[in-house]
Amino acid sequence: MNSESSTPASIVIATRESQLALWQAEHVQAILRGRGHSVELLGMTTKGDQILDRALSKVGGKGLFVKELEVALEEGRADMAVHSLKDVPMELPKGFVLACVMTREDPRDAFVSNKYASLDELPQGAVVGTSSLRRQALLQALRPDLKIEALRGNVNTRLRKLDEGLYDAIVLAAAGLMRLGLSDRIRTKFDPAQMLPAAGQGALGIEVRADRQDIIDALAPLADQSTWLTVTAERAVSRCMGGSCSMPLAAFGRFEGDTLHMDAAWGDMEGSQAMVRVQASAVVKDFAAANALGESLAAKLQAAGAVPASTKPD
Ligand SMILES: NCc1[nH]cc(CCC(=O)O)c1CC(=O)O
Repeated sequence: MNSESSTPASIVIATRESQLALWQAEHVQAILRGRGHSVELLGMTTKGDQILDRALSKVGGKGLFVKELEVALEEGRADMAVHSLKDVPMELPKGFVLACVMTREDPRDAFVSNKYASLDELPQGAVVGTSSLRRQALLQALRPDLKIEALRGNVNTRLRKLDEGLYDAIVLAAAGLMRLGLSDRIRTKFDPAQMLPAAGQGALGIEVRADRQDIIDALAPLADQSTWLTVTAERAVSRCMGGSCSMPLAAFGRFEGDTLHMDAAWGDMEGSQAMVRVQASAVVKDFAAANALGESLAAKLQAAGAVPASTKPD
């Protein structure tokens, strides 16, 4: 160990204050404490938490949940930020890196309803709540008759709106429900072949300043290499498509031995056409191979008619 990477005396984790974000930060806190570190949390409210009346795709997307946390890292008020990887923009701002990707929770989407056990049981024209363009496009492909209505807010808010009777069913990430101890709300987990998950869904990523070698070293033991390779390939698809949450895009990988099998799907912004779907597999043992596989999937999507968005820096 060199002089620049001494063990940090005390670590501060910047976190949003939603129950899910706090659970995730406390999870990392507990692991680091178990490894002998002293760790505190710094709770923060982000723009994305404040703007609840409009679809995220209309107000600037994923970056809204991470920027305030990055400012805290920049100013040295915190040492790391724990994120649902799904919410992390494909390109981090200069000076920041993902220090670690941890073991993935269940990556599937969950069907949640107080009246119906599965999508198949929903009557004609039933109302399903989701503001995710990906979920909307995939649901409409399975059931063109369904009425999809906007549903925003954190996991508990979405469940409350379901319980108030505003929807016949809602679709949420299984991972969020499981982390919050709400698995009993899940009526069915979707087959990923039908409801292809978002890039990174269910995985936690830890962001740090690139110059904090001490923190990067402290986090190295928390990494899950096979999850990290998988989500690297998924995020490469999204990056090549200029992906943000304003595009219906799904990318999902799973390892079988050393072979990473990938599926991706793309729909246009208006959801006016069926999604374009592609698959590819390759032996993946390092980040270069993971990125190459993701890039080849994006190329396949484009060859099949998908149109990349120009990435707007925020
Ligand atoms: N966009 C919000 C968000 N970000 C991460 C999760 C769930 C946990 C995860 O995917 O890791 C959720 C809620 C949801 O999609 O239902």
